[in-house]
Amino acid sequence: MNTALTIAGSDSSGGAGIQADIKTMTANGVFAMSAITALTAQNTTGVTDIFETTPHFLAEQLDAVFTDIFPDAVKIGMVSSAALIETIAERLRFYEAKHIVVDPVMVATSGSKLLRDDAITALTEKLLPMAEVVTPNIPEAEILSGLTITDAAGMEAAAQKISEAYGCAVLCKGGHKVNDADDLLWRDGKAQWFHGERIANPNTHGTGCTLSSAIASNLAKGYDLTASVERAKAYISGCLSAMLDLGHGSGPMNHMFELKSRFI
Ligand SMILES: Nc1ncnc2c1ncn2[C@@H]1O[C@H](COP(=O)(O)OP(=O)(O)O)[C@@H](O)[C@H]1O
Ligand SMILES: Cc1ncc(COP(=O)(O)OP(=O)(O)O)c(N)n1
Repeated sequence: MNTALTIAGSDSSGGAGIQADIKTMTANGVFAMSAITALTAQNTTGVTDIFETTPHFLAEQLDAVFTDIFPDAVKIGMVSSAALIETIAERLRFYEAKHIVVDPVMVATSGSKLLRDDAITALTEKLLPMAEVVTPNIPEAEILSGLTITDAAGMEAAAQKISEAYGCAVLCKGGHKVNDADDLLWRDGKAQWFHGERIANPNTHGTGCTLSSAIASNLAKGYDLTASVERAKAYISGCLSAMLDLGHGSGPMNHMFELKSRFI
């Protein structure tokens, strides 16, 4: 069985973070492992507190995973401090980790900051150059590129700038657009668009975590980056189309949409 590791924060409400990643990897047919960077006290309306793990304990989790079940792909999500980012970069380099997908999580949809301001440089200088693909949403792509994005050409310009600065492919996600949910992959100097019908579901908590984990799962299974993104888009559309409605805010998605007829 193929294996994938998520390095991310825990979301107590189960919609984003480690919990979304493990559901996604499992539903995409890979064995999921985790190294937890922080616990968040979080629900569909917001994050009330964050308790970071220590760099030492994060390194211990990574050592435990890599020395036993070597992951076929790694997804990195919420990592709030520069010290934790440096630990991840050092350990992944030491183990020569493959197929690294970086979701540069900065702010939750609910508005809570998940990355300290002084950690952005560590993220760009240590993690982005190791990534096979980095998956910013539009506000994150604006911060990483220093450009303002108002249309498709703006997504391409920002993705190109990030890709050239850090030497990685960039998937600029279109979830924050109004008319469609098209995502743009910039790789090797070329743009490739992935069309997504906009689904009228206000419950989008964890979409970014889910997409990046689905991409990592497909890379772990041996698909190339284009096929991995295509399959991940189909997966997220299925999760959103299942129209789960839980909680008082922007709720989580249904990862069990394909299993329903068999087990539920
Ligand atoms: N309403 C929607 N309908 C269809 N796809 C969506 C919708 N909202 C987000 N997506 C898709 O979910 C993925 C995550 O995008 P986005 O929401 O921008 O990320 P983030 O959660 O990091 O802000 C992208 O593939 C995006 O196109
Ligand atoms: C623990 C944790 N990690 C990441 C996020 C952000 O999730 P994401 O899918 O990028 O976006 P939203 O769920 O905020 O739309 C989080 N909230 N918690």
